[in-house]
Amino acid sequence: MEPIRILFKRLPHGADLPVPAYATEGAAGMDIVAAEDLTLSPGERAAVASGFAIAIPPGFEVQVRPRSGLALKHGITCLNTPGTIDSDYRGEVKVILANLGQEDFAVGRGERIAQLVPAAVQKAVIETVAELDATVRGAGGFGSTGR
Ligand SMILES: O=c1ccn([C@H]2C[C@H](O)[C@@H](COP(=O)(O)OP(=O)(O)OP(=O)(O)O)O2)c(=O)[nH]1
Ligand SMILES: [Mg+2]
Repeated sequence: MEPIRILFKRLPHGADLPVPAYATEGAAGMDIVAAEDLTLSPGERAAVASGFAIAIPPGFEVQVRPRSGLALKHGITCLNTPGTIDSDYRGEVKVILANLGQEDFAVGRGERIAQLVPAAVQKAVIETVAELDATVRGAGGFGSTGR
């Protein structure tokens, strides 16, 4: 599949930071770094500045996903994962980090905190009906088929 073109604008406080980049040739996500220093206490969350804004082509979104190493070693995740960057958003990309660990976690400016994964957006139209068709599952869910 051809790569899509994402327009990237540095913001003044991110002027010296690296452009989002794939760490390896086969990486799915482009790593992004924090544009600020901060410390998250256990249970705390914050919208962390990235220092850039982007314009995504119509028909696509960009997902903001956690890094597994931070999650496993420190309990640091993106609270809203996968975060959604809309194609019409022109503000600063922020990473909503949460500390689910048991110790303070210091984020250093320039440290990789999340990854961006572009994805195609399937639009839908809503059609209102009086009744939905019957299925074997019916209204069963939330573990109805067993553990
Ligand atoms: O992790 C994220 C999630 C969202 N956003 C920005 C880009 C996105 O286009 C916008 C809105 O996100 P979303 O639709 O998830 O939030 P909302 O609470 O529905 O806000 P809004 O009413 O602005 O749509 O916020 C980020 O920078 N980082
Ligand atoms: Mg929204």
